[in-house]
Order: sequence, then C-alpha cells, then structure tokens
Amino acid sequence: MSPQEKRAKSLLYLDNVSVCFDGFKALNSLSFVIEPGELRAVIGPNGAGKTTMMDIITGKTRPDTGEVFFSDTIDLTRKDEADIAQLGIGRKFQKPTVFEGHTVWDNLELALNRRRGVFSTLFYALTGEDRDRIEEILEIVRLTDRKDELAAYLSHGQKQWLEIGMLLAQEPKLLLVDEPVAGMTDAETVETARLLREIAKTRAVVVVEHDMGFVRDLGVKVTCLAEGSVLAEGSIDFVSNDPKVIENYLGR
Ligand SMILES: Nc1ncnc2c1ncn2[C@@H]1O[C@H](COP(=O)(O)OP(=O)(O)OP(=O)(O)O)[C@@H](O)[C@H]1O
Repeated sequence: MSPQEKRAKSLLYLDNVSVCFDGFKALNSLSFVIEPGELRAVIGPNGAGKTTMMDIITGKTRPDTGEVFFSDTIDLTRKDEADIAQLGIGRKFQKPTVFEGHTVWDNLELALNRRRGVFSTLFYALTGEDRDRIEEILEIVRLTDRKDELAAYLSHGQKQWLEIGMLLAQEPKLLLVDEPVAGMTDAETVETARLLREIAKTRAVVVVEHDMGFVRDLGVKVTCLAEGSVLAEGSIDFVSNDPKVIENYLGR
C-alpha cells in the first residue's frame, strides 16, 4: 500500500515524526497508524517516547519534522490543543481528575455540558436523550449502582472509569488512555480490559500500558516503542517474542 493509500484509510497517521529536546531525540522517525475503530496497545521502556507521541497527537508538543494527520486530511501540526479536542481526540492522563465533591452522575452531566460549551451551569436542562446517554455511559463504565454517590467515595479504579466516562460524554472519535490500570486491583484491571474493548466498538482507542497481563487481555495489535521509534508491531505473541523487545523492554 502506498503512503497515500495508508493515510486515506487511517483515522490517525503519523509518519517520520521526530522531536528533539535539547539535542535528545525523544521521537526518531516515528510512524504510527490507527484505523477507524481500532483498539491499539502501546508498550515500551521508560523514556521510549510514549508520552511524547501522545503530546504530538494532542498538539501539546510540535514535531520538528514529519506528518501528523487525522481523518486523512486534517493536519494536526497546524492545530492547537483546543482545536484538536474539538475535532474529537480525547485524552485520559494517568491520574484520575474527577470532581470529588460531586456525584458520579453530576460528573458525567458536567462533561456532557462541557461538550456544548456550558461550563458554569451544572443544572443546565438535560433532555431525555442526554439522560439516556448518561445512563448508557454509566453502564459502560460499571458505575450505574454508584451514580448518586460522591466521586470521592469511589475506589481508585472506579475514579479512572468515571473519568473515561467523562471523556465518552464528549463523544471522541479517538481516545488516548495513559496507563489506566496502574494502581488498580487485579479484578479492576481485568474489568478495564473488557470496558476498553467495549468502548472500541464505537471509536478508536490507543492505550499506553506497562502491565503485560492487561495488554495480553486486550487481545489487540501491540506497538512497542523504544528510543523514539517503533521496535516491533503485531500480535502480543509476535511482539513479546521479538528478541529486540526482550532485550530493550521485557527482559529488563
Ligand atoms: N519537555 C521535555 N523537555 C525535555 N525532555 C523531555 C521533555 N519531554 C520528554 N522529554 C524526554 O524525552 C524522552 C521520552 O520521554 P517520554 O515521556 O515520551 O517517554 P515515555 O515512553 O512516556 O516514558 P514513561 O514510560 O516513563 O512514561 C525522555 O528521556 C524524557 O526525559
């Protein structure tokens, strides 16, 4: 497939992307392509460039060279962070940032209103459709029976799920999730793999994670980054048996 054809079929297309920080190449000719509706896991040692790649996609960092396109034609290197969020790229950082003093329901309602630009009013009149969507998201993030409780009383894992739900309320086309299962219980970790697979039925999801058990559970294509470029890409068995991956990452 030619690069043009590859790009035309992609939701997210990074090609030959490099970024230098004070002479250090954080990304080095990185190519990374996500198809619409794909769920992808990204692994790699500390300093491999995983966060920097997310920063490039969301417009927080500009590449020195290379192409970054969304939906084939939108050049993300020419957009700022707010534009990129508006285009439908949502990002979940490692630490949960929910409104602890509000209920689970209200957190989702706030997120729904934020999409409309209604920042200040919590009780902006919800339509029946909005309520249905919130109920639906509560089901997806396993919080239906906690909906009237303050977010402060949720477990760490449930706060992560709530924040994923808040991102879903903004209906992203692509969701970037950074180390979601760090600090979760084993049961929550297993549930998170299921939850992300469910979410990826309606949108693309890229998950950065170090927990290999979890990555195996996801059962999707894996990209291993090292020193700012792709070291190996393919099924979990293919990637985890690659001698370069064992040497640079798994064997450490
Ligand atoms: N703003 C910056 N200024 C200078 N150096 C930076 C900056 N951001 C990242 N780096 C460096 O670039 C390299 C890649 O970092 P990055 O955070 O992308 O790696 P990572 O794969 O996300 O690692 P981790 O698994 O530890 O989160 C690191 O050596 C880091 O110190």
